[in-house]
Amino acid sequence: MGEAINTSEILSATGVDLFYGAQMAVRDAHLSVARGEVVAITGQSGSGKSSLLYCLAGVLPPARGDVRFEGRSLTRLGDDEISGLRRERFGFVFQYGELLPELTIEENTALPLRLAGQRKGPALAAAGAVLERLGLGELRERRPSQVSGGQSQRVAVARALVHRPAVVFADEPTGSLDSANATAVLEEFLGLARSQDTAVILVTHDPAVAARADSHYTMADGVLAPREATA
Ligand SMILES: Nc1ncnc2c1ncn2[C@@H]1O[C@H](COP(=O)(O)OP(=O)(O)OP(=O)(O)O)[C@@H](O)[C@H]1O
Repeated sequence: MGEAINTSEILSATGVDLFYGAQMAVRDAHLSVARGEVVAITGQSGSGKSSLLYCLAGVLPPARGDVRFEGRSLTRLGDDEISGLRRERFGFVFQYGELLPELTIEENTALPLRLAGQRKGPALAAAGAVLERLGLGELRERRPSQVSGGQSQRVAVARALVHRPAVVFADEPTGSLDSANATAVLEEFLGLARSQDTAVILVTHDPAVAARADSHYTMADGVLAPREATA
């Protein structure tokens, strides 16, 4: 039965080290993520969580070790291939959502589909459907400045999932929200991700958030260690 997780593995890290100059930020990280799995990474500020996420997403190349997506080593891919992967197979959510102020909520949500070459009509229709699903249908025409913090974070979630990515990388995705809002947004986020079999790598400082994941790792001084499964 131990083999089952390997056959469904979507992303892995093996012996990953990352440095900023002489400073080591990630040390010998090992991680295996299955298709559709929600993985939480907790740890103190400065422990290396974001740095690991950047390595896993192919944003920063590791100094040593390997990151594989669907069995392909990211370090062997060219810049165009990595960009393509990030655009089409990965999704991202950050602490403040980071919506583009000049686009409407619907256009912001449709962005990954437009960047992947989809035509405007179908892209906006797909964005509208995801917004509807998250209870945001009425906000379609508004700009980010005209919605609340919780709503803009929900829009960021919609945008991260609209192109049905294989993996979403979420760095403190509810860190800017009060706890009631954070819980609601997180539930919607994980519910939608699970429904489309998207794996989620969730960096958080909140143990209650981590408790909703399928597996939980902690980071301290750049060292990643597994904790007991929480699901
Ligand atoms: N661009 C950078 N240049 C130099 N050092 C950096 C850089 N980014 C991060 N670091 C350092 O690397 C270490 C890990 O930082 P990282 O942001 O990965 O931690 P974190 O666990 O995500 O922290 P937080 O919870 O505060 O976001 C820290 O010591 C940090 O100061």
